[in-house]
Amino acid sequence: MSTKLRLALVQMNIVAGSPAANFNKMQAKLEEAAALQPKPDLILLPEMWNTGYALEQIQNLADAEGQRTREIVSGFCRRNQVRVLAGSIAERRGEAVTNTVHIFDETGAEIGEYSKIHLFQLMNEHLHLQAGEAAGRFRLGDIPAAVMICYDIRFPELARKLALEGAKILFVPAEWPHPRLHHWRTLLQARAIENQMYVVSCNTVGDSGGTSFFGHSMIIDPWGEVVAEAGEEETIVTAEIDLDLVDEVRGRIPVFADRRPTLY
Ligand SMILES: O=C(O)CCC(=O)C(=O)O
Repeated sequence: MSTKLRLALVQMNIVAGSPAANFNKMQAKLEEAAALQPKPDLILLPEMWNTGYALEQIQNLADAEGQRTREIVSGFCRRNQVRVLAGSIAERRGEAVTNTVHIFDETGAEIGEYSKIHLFQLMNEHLHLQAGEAAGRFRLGDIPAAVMICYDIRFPELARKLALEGAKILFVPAEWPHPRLHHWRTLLQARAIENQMYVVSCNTVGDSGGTSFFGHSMIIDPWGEVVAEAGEEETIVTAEIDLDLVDEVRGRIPVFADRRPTLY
């Protein structure tokens, strides 16, 4: 399998509390991304794209067992022969609501799932959502990959664990607001540099309930270079990356081999 991967990040505005509008937009954006030339191998969506942060009504708005998302995105992948990491959705599971990513391959098969394990108290997630209980590992063919959601990137030990287990690329769907743009950019670059892996993030844009989401979806290579970065408008960010660079950088500065885990 080729070690090259052409990515398309759908940086979109989300209407908080309107799953119908957001599903329509998401489908239109997926079609737009799949029609790009050259065609992407993988499309990434942002965090909580189905509901936004309408947490007070989340029980009613969340996608029951993720069924609607699964049906629509899986069918899209099969028809277009493209992989989609379906950002995250508010998903109802019995009485609970989780913040969950579903990942589909080009046949439409689901190849991974992850529910956000660190809930963000500043935006009251802990009052309305149930945290996941497992890290987000999956494979893109031969390539070991991982996913973390938004606030998760403040926990370097999670990214390090996933890297030690082999992940070469870390996907980060997010809904990260102003005024913490410098945290966003610095943390994403730090996770890429310290773990010598690609970090591919997709944020939302627009204003909702007094909060302003700044976009700046980014693709960062394992040397910490920014391969692509969006501004603050709706857009689809594209770039081709080469996963061989991960092994090259890991060979150049062998930080994994130089670790002294018995001392810390
Ligand atoms: O950590 C932050 O500053 C933002 C996190 C966040 O917005 C989220 O996890 O939804």
